[in-house]
Amino acid sequence: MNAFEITGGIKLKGEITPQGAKNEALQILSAVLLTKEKIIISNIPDIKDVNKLIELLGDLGVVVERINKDTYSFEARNIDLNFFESDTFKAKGGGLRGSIMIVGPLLARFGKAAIPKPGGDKIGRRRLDTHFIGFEKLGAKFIYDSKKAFFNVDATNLQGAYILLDEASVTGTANIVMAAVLAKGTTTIYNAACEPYLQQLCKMLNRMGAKISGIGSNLLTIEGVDVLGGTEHRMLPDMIEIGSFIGMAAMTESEITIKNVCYDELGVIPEVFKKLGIKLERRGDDIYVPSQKHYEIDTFIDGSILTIADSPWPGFTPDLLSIVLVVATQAKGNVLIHQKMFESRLFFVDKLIDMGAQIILCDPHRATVNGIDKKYKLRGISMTSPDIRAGVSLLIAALSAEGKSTIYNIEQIERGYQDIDTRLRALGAQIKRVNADAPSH
Ligand SMILES: CC(=O)N[C@H]1[C@@H](OP(=O)(O)OP(=O)(O)OC[C@H]2O[C@@H](n3ccc(=O)[nH]c3=O)[C@H](O)[C@@H]2O)O[C@H](CO)[C@@H](O)[C@@H]1O
Ligand SMILES: C=C(OP(=O)(O)O)C(=O)O
Repeated sequence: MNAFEITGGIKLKGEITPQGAKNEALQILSAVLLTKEKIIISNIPDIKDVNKLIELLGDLGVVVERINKDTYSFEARNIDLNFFESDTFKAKGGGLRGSIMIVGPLLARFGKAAIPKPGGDKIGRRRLDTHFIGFEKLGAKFIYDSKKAFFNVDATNLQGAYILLDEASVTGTANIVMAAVLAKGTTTIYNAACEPYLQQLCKMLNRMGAKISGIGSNLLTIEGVDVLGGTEHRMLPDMIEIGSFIGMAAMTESEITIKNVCYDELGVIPEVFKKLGIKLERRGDDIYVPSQKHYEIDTFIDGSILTIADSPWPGFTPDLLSIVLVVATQAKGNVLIHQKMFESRLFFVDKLIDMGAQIILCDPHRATVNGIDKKYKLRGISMTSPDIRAGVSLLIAALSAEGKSTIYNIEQIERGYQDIDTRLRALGAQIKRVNADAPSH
């Protein structure tokens, strides 16, 4: 296992370019199964989760060619449906959350699909009801084998339907959209998620010949078509990486320019960081964060303590709340962080408290941060990364802390952040990759 050794307290400086969006990539890659024609995808991040899905597509029979560092072509001409029965599929399919999104396209094109219970972060319950209820509404039948933790889904004739989702699930909406594009008749999905990942997916599907309207809203109308063709697609920059870099700049008092961010696609993200008192400027399509000694958290207009909570798009993404929390520890003022979606994503605050941060974990969903206005620096410690975003938050804390920190289990971080140590070193960070297992307590 690998770990990062970080010597903190160093100001960073320079430019950093975000990778392509991880969560978009997982949807877009799944969609290549919808056609036998060639699809060329660029700005694909070179990260563990994405590479696992590309490998899985290859195992299913998709012809995958790497055109250059971040561009691949995919041709799903012949798909081996027997692969579902193999042990390799059971092992690999369960390795990441995104693999669940191969079900929709396989159902649409071949009338059957299977998937082991998917992986991803252990950040609370991660149910799949929305996906399967949606497939059922389109006429599919699913069987869950709880002993093998394996789902089988069959559909001889998908038929468009009105579907009111029980929650605006991101991967659930993507999966149902991909099943509906080749169904007979019209599907209406209400309470659809509409994150930029989904907007990108729907736009790509339309370029392939699908008929989806309502893109960007929570009401999608999909007129089924008989066949989809090839296209080209470029992934947006990863908005979670962009938010992470804004937070990192503020915590380390660094002057950083984040390049080519597609600012107009960032929704409320820049505003939320501004509410923490962080100065940032839009310069063309870059974000410039000046070096700031102090930043002060806003209150609400009536003077009451600010709350930052997650909600489905266009609300604030839950994937940035851990970052907001860590950044608040060094701000002046107080903020309540309310993680509404996941019940186990805030437990990592115990490590920040060990580093000297003032945080009260009110319950599994809420933490109050008492920002110390840099009266003292956090102190470096050894810690284990519990999930991808907590991992990056701890990395940011370590970069700002006095002394040395070691972060174990960095595979979690590398699931979603490409060459993070190399890119941070280019900004002047002292971060070293070492081979070390987390100590057992
Ligand atoms: C691979 C991928 O794309 N993963 C993202 C995707 O996961 P994923 O698609 O798995 O997450 P879902 O959108 O299904 O739901 C996430 C959690 O939020 C809860 N929930 C969801 C909608 C809602 O209106 N109310 C509510 O409470 C769900 O019960 C669940 O516990 O979306 C999540 C929510 O943005 C992100 O954290 C993940 O990074
Ligand atoms: C929770 C996340 O990913 P996944 O859904 O793949 O676990 C995330 O990207 O923050």
